[in-house]
Amino acid sequence: MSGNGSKPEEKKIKIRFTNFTKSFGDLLVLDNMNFSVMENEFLCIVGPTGCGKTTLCNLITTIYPPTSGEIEINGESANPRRHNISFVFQEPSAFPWRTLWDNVKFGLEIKEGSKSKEEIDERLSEIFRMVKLKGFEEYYPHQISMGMSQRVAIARAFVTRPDLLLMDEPFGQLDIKTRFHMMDEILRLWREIKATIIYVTHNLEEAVYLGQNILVLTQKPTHIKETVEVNLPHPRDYASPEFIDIRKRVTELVKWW
Ligand SMILES: Nc1ncnc2c1ncn2[C@@H]1O[C@H](COP(=O)(O)OP(=O)(O)OP(=O)(O)O)[C@@H](O)[C@H]1O
Repeated sequence: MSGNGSKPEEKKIKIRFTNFTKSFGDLLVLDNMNFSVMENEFLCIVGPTGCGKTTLCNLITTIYPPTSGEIEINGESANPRRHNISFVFQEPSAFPWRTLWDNVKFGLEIKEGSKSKEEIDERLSEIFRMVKLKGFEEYYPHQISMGMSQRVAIARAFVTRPDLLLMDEPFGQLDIKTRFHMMDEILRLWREIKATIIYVTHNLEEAVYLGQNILVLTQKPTHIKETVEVNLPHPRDYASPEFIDIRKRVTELVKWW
């Protein structure tokens, strides 16, 4: 509660799944799921291989239609033309024939073609600074490391200032040190841009380090086993007793997949 008696800011639902089911032919993948993600929430999703985590992301972007049920974003049916959604995939993908600058510019021009050259250049300079790629603008994708490639993917995702960001195991290919560094970067960008993030990972430590909530999924036909709240401030100390305690709880849940 603030000092002048005004109400604390109320959080709104960003995305809501209602009685949501997805099958591919006879294969029932997501089985009647119901959950909501709040505005500006950082939600991590963990679940066994093949339970439908990537499918869930593809359903949000409407790449796949649901078999039944509904996904709403800001209270209306999910629609990538209306809702500013960005996606970071497992494999960093960049156009090899474009410089890093032109790679990041590409998405911005598609989404915000009405902006002037000055505005686009300003936005690009800002994101290159934020992901610490300043000085590498004229490099080509084959000239940079895997960690830097993932930074380019993150720059492309954040440059449009998405209000919903889907990240599907974005750091699976990175070594542990780069991974922790990138997680801190994501947390910083998340705070600056105030996006809602859905982050899929197999790494439980990563989920506890990042998420405000962790959605633990079951084997197929998939439903939600439990939502674990991680009520610890960022930056988190992964050696603290509280952190270890939560990681143990999530490990217990996934042991019985
Ligand atoms: N287009 C498709 N057609 C048919 N089956 C599909 C299709 N896409 C996904 N599946 C099936 O749906 C299930 C869920 O796949 P999905 O890739 O979403 O799982 P996941 O949880 O992301 O897996 P992983 O953890 O290995 O990345 C799998 O059995 C997969 O074979």
